[in-house]
Amino acid sequence: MRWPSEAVWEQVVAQLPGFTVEVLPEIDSSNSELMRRARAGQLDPVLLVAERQSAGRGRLGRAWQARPGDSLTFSFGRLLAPQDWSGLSLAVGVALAGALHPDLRLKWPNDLWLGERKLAGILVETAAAPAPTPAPAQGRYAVVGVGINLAVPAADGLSTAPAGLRELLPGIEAGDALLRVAGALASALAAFEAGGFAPFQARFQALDLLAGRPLQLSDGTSGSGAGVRGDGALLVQTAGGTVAVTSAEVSVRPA
Ligand SMILES: O=C(O)CCCC[C@@H]1SC[C@@H]2NC(=O)N[C@@H]21
Repeated sequence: MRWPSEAVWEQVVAQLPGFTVEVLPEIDSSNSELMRRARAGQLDPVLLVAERQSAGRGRLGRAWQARPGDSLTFSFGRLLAPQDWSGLSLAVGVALAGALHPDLRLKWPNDLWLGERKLAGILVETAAAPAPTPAPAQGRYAVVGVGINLAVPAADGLSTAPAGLRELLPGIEAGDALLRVAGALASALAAFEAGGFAPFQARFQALDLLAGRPLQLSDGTSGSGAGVRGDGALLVQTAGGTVAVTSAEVSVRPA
């Protein structure tokens, strides 16, 4: 039987004018596949859904484990030419959370959390267009990978206990989750290209899991979350004043 169902498939495709929509039964990683294609010169807009990934990847070289049927794993690829790339994964998080459920919160820079547990992650990568570069010459091919837990996965080896979307939306299947997010993500990529992170900043702050909480950063900084800047940098109130953080692992310090 085709996955997702014909009806869901048609609705997803209808939300994505200009995109090719593809479902692969198995691939190492939907991000890796789109990055390989981009390096080989395939720069067209694609939504690639993977039913199963044998080598799913997360940020910082981590593995992304996902059980088929109990998760949704996909990557969007398209040429993007924003003036400033900072904050793209935050903008994607805003779009995902808005499309999935009002109880979800965003953990800077790229996670969706339910309460104190991670429910989804985002992996953004970009590839330079190979020469001869098509117009717009300054663009790069952006690959936006998303992994959403539907059922609660086993916590094996994870630093925090995971959550699943079925806790909020009982019985939701991968196709229905895809239908919720596909159009919103395509629109967010277009809005990001036009205006960068700034149009998403207020919505991020409204969903910011870290705001006002005691934080420990991997670079040794500690303080409390003070929102995000217009370029997506995390603001941390420290004893010495407010600092802007552009890359670090952040954890909430136990009170
Ligand atoms: O939380 C993270 O560190 C990001 C996880 C991103 C996982 C998704 S699943 C689809 C796409 N393909 C991958 O290999 N990774 C992303």
